[in-house]
Amino acid sequence: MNSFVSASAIETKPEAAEDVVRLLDVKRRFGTTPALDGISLSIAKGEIFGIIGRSGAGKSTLIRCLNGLERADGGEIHIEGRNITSLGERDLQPLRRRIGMIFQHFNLLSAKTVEENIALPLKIEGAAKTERLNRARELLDLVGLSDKAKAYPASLSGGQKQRVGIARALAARPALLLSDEATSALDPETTRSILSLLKDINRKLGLTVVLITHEMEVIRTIADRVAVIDSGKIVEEGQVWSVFANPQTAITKSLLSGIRPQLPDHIAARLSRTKGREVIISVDLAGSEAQGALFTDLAAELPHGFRLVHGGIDHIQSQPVARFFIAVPTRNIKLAGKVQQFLTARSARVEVLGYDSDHA
Ligand SMILES: Nc1ncnc2c1ncn2[C@@H]1O[C@H](COP(=O)(O)OP(=O)(O)OP(=O)(O)O)[C@@H](O)[C@H]1O
Repeated sequence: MNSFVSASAIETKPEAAEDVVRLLDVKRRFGTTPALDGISLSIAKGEIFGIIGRSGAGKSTLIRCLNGLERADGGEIHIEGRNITSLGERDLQPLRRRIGMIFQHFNLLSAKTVEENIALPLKIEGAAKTERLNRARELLDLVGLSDKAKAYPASLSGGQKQRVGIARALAARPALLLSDEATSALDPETTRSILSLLKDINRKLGLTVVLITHEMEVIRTIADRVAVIDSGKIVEEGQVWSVFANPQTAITKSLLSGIRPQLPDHIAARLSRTKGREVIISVDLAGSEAQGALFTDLAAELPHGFRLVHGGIDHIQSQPVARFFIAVPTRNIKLAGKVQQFLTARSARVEVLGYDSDHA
């Protein structure tokens, strides 16, 4: 298939006064499996950084290396400027207190009340009872569960349990919050409310968040930047809107397929690679290019030039990200070329997907 591509999305890393996490060529092997195969990345203070990949990509190994539960075989892991790869177990302890963690299955202690669960990290630190309880109340207020202090986890919904998990993770005032598939066991509405709470906490406390997930919707909803990992390597990294607008790898496209407009299956199934009455073209554009009256201008210039087949405009990190499918008649041999020229001149990425004869 022909491809007429003009890249438009500009990669800019948000200004990072200070990197909370920095990984340099991190490797971890299990037998012959390279779970992490040379991971390098930096995460700035206050960022929400998403790590996405399919099952077995290396996400859990990466997050376990970040909190020192797993040892890297090679490379360096710096947390708040400190290289943790060379630290012994005793020196790792204070560092682990700088890192809070939330889990898919919440990991709450069923025999303890909500406030005891939340205060547990402080108890381990040796904080006095009054201080522990005051902090637990403050956190219950932050996560919207002030009335559940004396309840036991079994009486809570999944969303409420995760709120307790978040409060517990924040008890020791960490610099970094690691989220390991924290919304994967929740329904879509509860997921939205938990993600919104995480975003709120990130804004209020300036907390750096690293979340691993296999769901692009989670990344879309709250992350600032994303790294896609596959077979232990970062295959793509960038600002979320930019990666959504212009995915570079097959794995990223596949992870995005559920939430990015796709050519409807019944049309895709009947496309011919060589000939047909119409040529079907995908049009991708983002940022300022997606704000203009592209299709109105195209229709004004080439009144019978195209037919809109499918697509829409999303807004990610306040940036418009548009993806459309259009059909251009092939009877006028020059028309398809003109349409493509018009679109690429306006920084749209255009790809010919095939030819269709069946549209009435
Ligand atoms: N303790 C271990 N022993 C042997 N192999 C392991 C171990 N932990 C992970 N692996 C292997 O390392 C690779 C990466 O696993 P990892 O659990 O990090 O992936 P993941 O992206 O978190 O997957 P999932 O989403 O299914 O949890 C996989 O091939 C896995 O089988």
